[in-house]
Order: sequence, then structure tokens, then C-alpha cells
Amino acid sequence: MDDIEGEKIENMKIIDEGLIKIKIPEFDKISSEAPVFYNPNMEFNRDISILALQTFQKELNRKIAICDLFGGSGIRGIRYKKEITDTDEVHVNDISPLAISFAKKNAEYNDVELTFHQNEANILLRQSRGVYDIIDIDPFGTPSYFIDSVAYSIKKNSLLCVTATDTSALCGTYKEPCVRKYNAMPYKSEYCHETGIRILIGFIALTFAKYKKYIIPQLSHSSMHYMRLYLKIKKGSASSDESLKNNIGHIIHCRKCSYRKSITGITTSIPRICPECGEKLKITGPLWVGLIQNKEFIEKMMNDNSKILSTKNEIDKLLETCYKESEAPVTFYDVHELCRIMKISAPKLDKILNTLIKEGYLAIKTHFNPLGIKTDCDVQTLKKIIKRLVN
Ligand SMILES: C[S@@+](CC[C@H](N)C(=O)[O-])C[C@H]1O[C@@H](n2cnc3c(N)ncnc32)[C@H](O)[C@@H]1O
Ligand SMILES: [Zn+2]
Repeated sequence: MDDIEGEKIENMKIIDEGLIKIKIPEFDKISSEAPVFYNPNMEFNRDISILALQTFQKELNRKIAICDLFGGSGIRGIRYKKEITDTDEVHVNDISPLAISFAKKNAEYNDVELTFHQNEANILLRQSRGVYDIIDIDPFGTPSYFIDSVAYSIKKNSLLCVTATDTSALCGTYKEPCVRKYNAMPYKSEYCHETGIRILIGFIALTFAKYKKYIIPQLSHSSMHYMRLYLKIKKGSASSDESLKNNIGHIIHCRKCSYRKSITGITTSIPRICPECGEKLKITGPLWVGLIQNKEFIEKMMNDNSKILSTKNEIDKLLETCYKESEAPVTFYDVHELCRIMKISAPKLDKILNTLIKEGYLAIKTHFNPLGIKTDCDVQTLKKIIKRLVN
């Protein structure tokens, strides 16, 4: 039995992850109601983070200070300290006194020295401007409440890692929460996980611009129930203006014929009627229409994926797809959705990909959807190609 925060915790269990072991209270189900939050399904997220943070540290080529702003059991911060070489300080924060007590015990248990804060995340960020090279935000649900404080607090030439688990808002299951939290109109299309991640990135970019800071996405992925971003942060008013001008825009989509297009610019006029079939268009945004993957950064992560990570194979697969996606066009076609519109049965994905490539088009798989194709081929030509393959 352990005595933590004056409470006797009857049933403890030991979790073995990466190079560490932590003790947490026994729980029946993963829930924000648990006395201390731990989600075993997020091991993949933490493993990728180890790789991304190590890659960033190597690029900086000096010791780095990391803030794990929503520490929970401490597992993330402890792993960062233990598994990333050349960390300087790792700070772990959580609003819950019980979580911080567990995190402290777990740090001792793993023989690592960390700095602990028991604070509301916004308050810690406002009090620690310019301190951290990396800030990791892994809250319950939306990160939107914390983005302004991060934008104020974070150093230039730093890395921001963001998890969002409110995918139903970002993907447009309900419109109002997305408008409220991200000031953007979502649309529940077959590629809504991509527009969702782009809404999140766009919201961060627009918030950061107030502080003359801008973002360069390094790796963006939608996995299981969450979205995760790794963004480099730079500073400069002219570059922030330029970044918004080139990367913020809207996506127009026709429900009837599946035509879609990304429109760059905040004040650019947006067509309302589908040029292909005359149907009224759906408009998503404002969102990030620029690149969401960085080839060089991902390549470095791939080359570095030699650490002992139990999700290594899944990481390899994701990184390879994101690497290929890095220069692909915005949005993708879901082959089954196109075939549903055309009322035909779907040919094999690889058959379509190979035909597109043979005919001189770009054709790439996407991590967002196993049935998705990113291509520069227009939708009407793509439909003709698919029809030809079926006949
Ligand atoms: C999703 S969990 C973090 C999980 C952890 N990063 C991991 O990898 O296991 C979110 C944590 O944020 C804490 N929290 C919630 N609201 C907070 C706030 N406003 N400021 C700081 N911590 C907060 C909760 O107590 C909880 O431990
Ligand atoms: Zn149309």
C-alpha cells in the first residue's frame, strides 16, 4: 500500500513503458475521472514524441529544456528525461496535486531528477516566458484554451507538440464546438480528419501571429482518437505576415460531384457554386492550406528510429507514409466514396494508383485513410479512370 498526498492508495499497478517503470493506482477504465490519468494506448504517441524531440535536440545541437505541461502520472516527462540524450531540464506540470505526487514518486522510482509544478497550465506559461525549448501540450480534449498562453510564452526557435482529442469537433460531427473553440467552420467530408488537423494548425498559426511568431509544421498525424502536431516556432513580424498570406485559406467542396479545391488567402473571394455541376459548395475554414509534413525532419526521424521503442514498426509505417505525403496536394479522394457516387464497385487501390502514375499524375497513399489517394488529377478525370478500370 502506498501513501500519497495523505491518501492510502490500496491497489497500485506497475506500468512498463519505454525504458521506465511507473506506479499508478489501479483503474477499471481509461477516464479523465481516474485519480491519476494514464492511457496505455498513448504509448505510440509518447514513442513518436521521443523520436521527434530527439531529432529536434540533435538539430539544435545543445542541451534543451522541456516542459511537459499536462504531466498526469509523469510518464511522458520521465521518459523524456531518461530516453532523450542531452536534455537539460525537464519540467512536469499538472493542476492535480495527486498527479504531481505520483509524478514525483515515479521520478524517484526511475532515478531521474525533474522539476515539478502544480499549477494551472496558462498560469505556468505566463510565468515562464522564454524558458522552454520544447513545450508539450497533452490536455484532456481541446488544446484551444492554452494556445494563446503558449504563443506568449514559447521561445523562438523552439518546438511545440500538441495533442487534440476533440476530433469530433475538428472533424465537424458538430459544427458549433469547432466554431467556438477554433473559430473555423468544419465540414464532415470523407477527408475530415485532414481538414480537422488543418483547422487546428490554422488556429495555432493565427493565434501565434498576434505575438509575431509563426509555425513550420514538421510532422502532423491523425491516429486512433487523437491528432498530434510537431511545429517549429520562429519569430518575426514580416515572416509571420508572409506565413499567414501563403498558408491560411479555405477548402471548397461539392457534395454532389466530389469536386474540391483549396483557396489560399484570408480575404480572397471564395466561389460559392461548383464549376463542374452547379451545386452549392460547402466551405471549410479558415484553415492551414500549406505543408503539414516536413520531409527533412521526418527523414531524420526515420533514420533515428533505432531506439528501443515497442511501437517501432507502427512508427516506421506512419513516418514512411507521412514522408511520401509531404509534398502531396491538399485533401484526398476516398475511392469507396467516389465509387458510391458513381454507383460502381471499387477497383483495387493499387490498380488506381498505378494507372494514375502511368498517366503522369502524382498519386500517393495517405495516412489519414487506407482508402485515400492524394493526386493532382482532377476529380472528373479520376472518375473516368476508375470507371475504365471497372469495365
Ligand atoms: C491527458 S492527461 C495527460 C497525460 C500525460 N501527458 C500522459 O502522457 O500520460 C491530462 C492531464 O492534465 C491535467 N490538467 C487538466 N486541466 C489542467 C490545467 N488547466 N492545467 C494543468 N493541468 C491540467 C489533468 O490533471 C491530467 O493529469
Ligand atoms: Zn459539383
